[in-house]
Amino acid sequence: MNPSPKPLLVKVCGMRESANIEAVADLRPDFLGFIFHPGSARYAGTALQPELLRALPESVRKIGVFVDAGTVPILTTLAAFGLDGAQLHGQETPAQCAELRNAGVLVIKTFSVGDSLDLEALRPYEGTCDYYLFDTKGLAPGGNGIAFDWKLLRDYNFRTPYLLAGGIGPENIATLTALHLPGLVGVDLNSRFETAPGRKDAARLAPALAQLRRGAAPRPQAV
Ligand SMILES: O=C(O)c1ccccc1NCC(=O)[C@H](O)[C@H](O)COP(=O)(O)O
Repeated sequence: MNPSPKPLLVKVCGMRESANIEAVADLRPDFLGFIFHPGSARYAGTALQPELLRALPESVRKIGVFVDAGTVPILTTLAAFGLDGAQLHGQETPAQCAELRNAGVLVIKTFSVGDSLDLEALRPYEGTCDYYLFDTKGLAPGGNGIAFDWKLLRDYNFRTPYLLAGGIGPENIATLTALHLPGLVGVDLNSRFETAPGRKDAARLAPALAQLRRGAAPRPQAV
């Protein structure tokens, strides 16, 4: 008998407007991401209302996205906005990931991928993060809207599960799930679902979430 399809976790990133946050939270993504990198067009630090975030369903884990920020400012921001986790989108070390995790923070460490991927560079991070996130290397630290060659993860064999990011949209989700990448547990959706930077189109997100929750069709069995 074929194994059942594997549902994927969904993170919707780059949220900042109250009504839009509520509309997207109603779709019950697994994670909502808020950018705390001042250089981003999706910077959320001045717009977010902590009381609104605290009222969101508990099943929607709220993640602050940081680029090379110190541990103390990260912890202060998470506490101020009632966030559950930190996505580290710069050159953060395994020691910093471990420090945050030991403080009870859900840690997602991003690795930017260009034309090649040195999987050995991940080894020092093993055991220090809840998830890795592989995103496309581009001009900006994130939100570039471009996909990398996901087949670079074909030989992934570390224990830490990972999310895929970078230019994922309605047109390439089926291709992604059909790859059956080892270690893949979720995807991160951002600019391909926007009507403006930081504003998501809930009507376009809804079918994508349903498709990702249905998961990859089982790999055909050899006969
Ligand atoms: O989205 C941003 O503006 C951003 C800026 C600085 C650091 C991280 C940023 N985004 C983090 C994400 O997790 C994005 O969802 C990820 O880069 C994929 O974005 P996209 O290629 O637009 O789908």
